[in-house]
Amino acid sequence: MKRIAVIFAGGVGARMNNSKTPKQFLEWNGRPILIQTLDVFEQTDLIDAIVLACKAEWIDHTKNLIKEAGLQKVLSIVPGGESALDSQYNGLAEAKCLFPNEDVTVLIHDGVRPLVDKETIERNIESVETKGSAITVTPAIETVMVTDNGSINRILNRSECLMAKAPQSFKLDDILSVHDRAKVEGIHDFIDSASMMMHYGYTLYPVLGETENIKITTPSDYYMFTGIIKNRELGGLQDE
Ligand SMILES: C[C@](O)(CO)[C@H](O)COP(=O)(O)O
Repeated sequence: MKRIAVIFAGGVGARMNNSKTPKQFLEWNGRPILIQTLDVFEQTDLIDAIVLACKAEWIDHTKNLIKEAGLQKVLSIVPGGESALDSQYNGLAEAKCLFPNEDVTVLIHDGVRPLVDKETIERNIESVETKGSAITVTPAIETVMVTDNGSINRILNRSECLMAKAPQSFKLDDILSVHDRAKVEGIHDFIDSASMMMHYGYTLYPVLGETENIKITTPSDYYMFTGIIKNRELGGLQDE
């Protein structure tokens, strides 16, 4: 039995005001966001290895960063693909090559979610190994509406709504098999692994995560991230 994290970081930062530096390499306190993300998995005892899917032109730079940070669990870095799902597929296929005959639990995580915590990772592993899947979620704290043709045509019952985060975790053979089916059927527009697994009839089990596990996609996400870290350094909210 192996527990592998597949971290995808193939994006170019188009939503980060097209910053020249892809968002996963933006720094805080001299440490790139991607290294901070990898480090959480590195420090979690239950994780055996990490596979990283990264933009091809950034692989050499990333290897240097990983060496400097002294990370030992990153066994392989593969080129990312056109979409996030393609990058994930490349990472998953590499995990299969590394551990062809093992029963593998795989945790798929965005390189730009550095505030994931060990407990969420452990809850993901437990859920996959007892039920078959784990989708990290937080309760919706704003009203979710559906639009069509410019007007709002549906307002979802907020008490039933969850926000999908990451990790999203499965048995490696299950998630690889749905990628293969989607490729054969020419379906390329799944937003994430959860959508793909649900489409192919798998039951998804939610695992409660922390609201601080934000995805750093836009400049305001980056400001929130630095705000959270500064606040942690100050010891959090203090009573008067
Ligand atoms: C996987 C994910 O983080 C779940 O919230 C999200 O779908 C990734 O979205 P992105 O558009 O690939 O950043």
